[in-house]
Amino acid sequence: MSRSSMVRTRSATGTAAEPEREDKGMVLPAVPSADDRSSDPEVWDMVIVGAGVAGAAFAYQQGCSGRRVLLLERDLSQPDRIVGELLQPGGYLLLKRLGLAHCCDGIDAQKAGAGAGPGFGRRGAGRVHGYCMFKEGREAKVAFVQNLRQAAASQPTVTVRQGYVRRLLNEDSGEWEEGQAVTGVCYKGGDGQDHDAHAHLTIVCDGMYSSFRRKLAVPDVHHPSFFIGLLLKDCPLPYSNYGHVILGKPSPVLFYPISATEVRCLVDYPGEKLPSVSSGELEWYLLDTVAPQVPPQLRTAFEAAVKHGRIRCMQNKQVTSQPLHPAGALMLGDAFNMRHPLTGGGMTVAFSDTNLLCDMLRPLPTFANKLATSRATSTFYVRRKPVSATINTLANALYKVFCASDSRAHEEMRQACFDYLALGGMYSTGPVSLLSGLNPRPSVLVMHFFMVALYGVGRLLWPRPTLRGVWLGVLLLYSAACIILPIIWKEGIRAVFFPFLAPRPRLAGMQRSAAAAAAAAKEA
Ligand SMILES: Cc1cc2nc3c(=O)[nH]c(=O)nc-3n(C[C@H](O)[C@H](O)[C@H](O)COP(=O)(O)OP(=O)(O)OC[C@H]3O[C@@H](n4cnc5c(N)ncnc54)[C@H](O)[C@@H]3O)c2cc1C
Repeated sequence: MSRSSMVRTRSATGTAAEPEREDKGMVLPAVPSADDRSSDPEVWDMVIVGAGVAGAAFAYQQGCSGRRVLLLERDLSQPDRIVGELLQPGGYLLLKRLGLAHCCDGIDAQKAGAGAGPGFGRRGAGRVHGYCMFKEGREAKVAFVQNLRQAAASQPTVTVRQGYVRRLLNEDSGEWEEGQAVTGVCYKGGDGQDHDAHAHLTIVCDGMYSSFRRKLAVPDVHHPSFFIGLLLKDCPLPYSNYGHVILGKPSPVLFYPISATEVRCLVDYPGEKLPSVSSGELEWYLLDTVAPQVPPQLRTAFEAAVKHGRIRCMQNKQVTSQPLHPAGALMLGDAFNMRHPLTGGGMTVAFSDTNLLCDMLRPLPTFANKLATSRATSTFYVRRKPVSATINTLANALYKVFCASDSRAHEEMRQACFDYLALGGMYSTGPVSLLSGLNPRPSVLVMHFFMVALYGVGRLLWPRPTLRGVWLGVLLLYSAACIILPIIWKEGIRAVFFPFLAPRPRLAGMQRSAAAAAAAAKEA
């Protein structure tokens, strides 16, 4: 673990209209938007919907392979968001494999050095020295996503264009419906007009609010909580350069440094309804319920951030989907799969999927034959499972364990998790290797999860087993099983543990497309 790294990837505001922008002394180039359609090919090799983390990285890789790519993004200005600020070491290695490691350059405050795991509070701070990697840098803010977009735009065969994709197209250039092949998209361009862009392959990666999720997949969407984002200024963390997780009540609070002088705080608020901001209910909740649980060193800065700073809220989603896999289209990123952001694993999954899909597409000289492309990618949604499901399950299960509960068995599990990580050695390096995305193996995850549960049971029976201890131990095991089994069930037991046994997805739209291809060949 000594060489692992957690890279902070900072977002900042900006506008697409500006060619370049000064931000605390650093020049931020805008992503060029090619609005001129005169040199567009009749049919692109690929149209990508959404130039976020997945879309931009994918476009870059396809550009490297010489494919003619149209990357459509509804808003090319720098995203101002609290998502994707930490890239796990595993994600960084995957980014490197995509040839995009340079996108982390110029991002403020990363430093190679001794650090800990994500800091499971003070007691279980992990002491996994060498896990975090931060780079002390200049006081400049360069968005990671914007860097990825720049990288994609730097490829001669990739066209990055501002455009809002409204619908998918079928073979007759009408609106795509289930059972048909996807042949491109219709988007609203910068001129306010609708334009069709035809492509052999359409990659949909329009993020967490995807408009195409329900069309291209059968999703199961769950809203466990909100993240309330605050920015703390000039307050050193109790353990500098460590991420801190406060196992608060009702749910966790995260602190992590995002520059030499700023600390990001994400307060989890469970449930589907956030207290009202306008009535002051949210501020009251933060000051009254959360602040007393914040470490004393951070409390003043926390209260100042609540009273005088900008409070930003985002709803967290957990999404598992059964993609329909129509001919001519694939989904990538949050559009079809999301996990609780507690562990910061989303970008690692996106880069893992991007690598896998690029590997699967590489042998194809062209995507013109939809049947061949669909066949080559037919196992994508299954082959991604072991990695994605491990990261998803860890995030969703850890979130459940870390939330407070009235149940004594659950509290025992929470405490056991805390103390297990504090044991150090393999008890912390194992979970941290999962969390960091360096060893995302389902078997390792399940092993550690139940070792935590058994550790909790052992503590209840130590030094002398009592009837109450045995009963609590049984309840603890039951509670652990109730947490992890439904999550794995949703991911798909066969796909997670035995991907080679999982059924291949149905290739929707193939019959019609094959028939159309045959008819076209006949006509020709
Ligand atoms: C609160 C929160 C915190 C998080 N923190 C982390 C973290 O620290 N580390 C981490 O690894 N992950 C984190 N994540 C998850 C991570 O942000 C996502 O997994 C990742 O951004 C997914 O990439 P994506 O490309 O699928 O989506 P996005 O990066 O969101 O990109 C989607 C893009 O599609 C564009 N778009 C949408 N609709 C259209 C349309 N119709 N036409 C054209 N363009 C469109 C959007 O403008 C956007 O640019 C966090 C998530 C949340 C909610």
